[in-house]
Amino acid sequence: MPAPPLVVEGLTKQFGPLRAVDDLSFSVRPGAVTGFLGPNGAGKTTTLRMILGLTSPTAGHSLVGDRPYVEHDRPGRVVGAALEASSFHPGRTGLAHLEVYAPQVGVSRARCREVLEQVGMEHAAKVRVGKYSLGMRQRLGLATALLADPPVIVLDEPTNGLDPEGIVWMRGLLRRFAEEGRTVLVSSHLLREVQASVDDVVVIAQGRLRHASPLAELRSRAQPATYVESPRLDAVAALAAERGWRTATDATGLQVEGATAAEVGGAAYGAGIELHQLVTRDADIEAIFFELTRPEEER
Ligand SMILES: Nc1ncnc2c1ncn2[C@@H]1O[C@H](COP(=O)(O)OP(=O)(O)OP(=O)(O)O)[C@@H](O)[C@H]1O
Repeated sequence: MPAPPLVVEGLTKQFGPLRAVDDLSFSVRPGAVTGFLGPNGAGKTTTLRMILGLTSPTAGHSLVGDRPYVEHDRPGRVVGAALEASSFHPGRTGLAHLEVYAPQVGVSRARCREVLEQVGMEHAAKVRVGKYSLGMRQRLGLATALLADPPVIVLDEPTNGLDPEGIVWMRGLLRRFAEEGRTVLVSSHLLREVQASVDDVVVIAQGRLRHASPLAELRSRAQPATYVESPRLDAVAALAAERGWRTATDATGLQVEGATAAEVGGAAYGAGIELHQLVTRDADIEAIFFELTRPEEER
């Protein structure tokens, strides 16, 4: 059976005078990883809590497939979620934590060991959670989410506390979930950290939707940039200025903004300028993200 999509419609949460989530609508498709992005305090966790029936919305609703999360017969088998890495009983071992949770989602004790292995934590099965690092707690949270092998996976800032190797591992895992056809929603306040693993992006700020699209569409808005090395850097800079491309020099070369490698190479060839390096630089997607999430008053 295909995994159900997640749909959020007009979701709103008012905490006293603060509208933490404001008329938010978006959907998350199966077979892809969706990055749920926004700066600290944007309302991501509150939204995820509403999707999971942990916080009741002031207005609007969210659906997992054809009904709200809480109206599924066994919601924990449909959606696996890891919200806060710190909410484990510190005196319990990792394995004991999973064994307490297992009956709620109807899985065996053997499955607990299996998921611990899947998240690379078999060595810490008998260690008390109080002794776990933040990264280990993240992995245990993920193991909990995966217990019932759910078709929908929701993770709140899953790379927090992971070392670089852990981040690469997490990326691979998210990719695999998507390839298996699951619906995967992952929050982060850093686009940089998730851009290698997400297919779609939903960007919020101040509780409001600012952008939703495939990542590629957001990328295509970024200005191209090209790095050049040449024995005649001054001539390249002059050529760039003629064409209206901005440049920045560093110790070894020149960064040309707003031009592709083909454009810079073509122009240099035309002017008879020898080039030793001509490299496309990653589009500055982070700059677009900052622009999208700037406070309303500053826009
Ligand atoms: N229970 C609550 N009572 C009052 N205000 C709250 C409550 N929970 C969250 N908030 C406020 O709502 C806003 C959104 O918080 P939320 O945790 O959803 O943001 P976030 O995008 O997840 O941020 P972070 O990345 O920092 O976790 C913040 O201003 C926060 O202080």
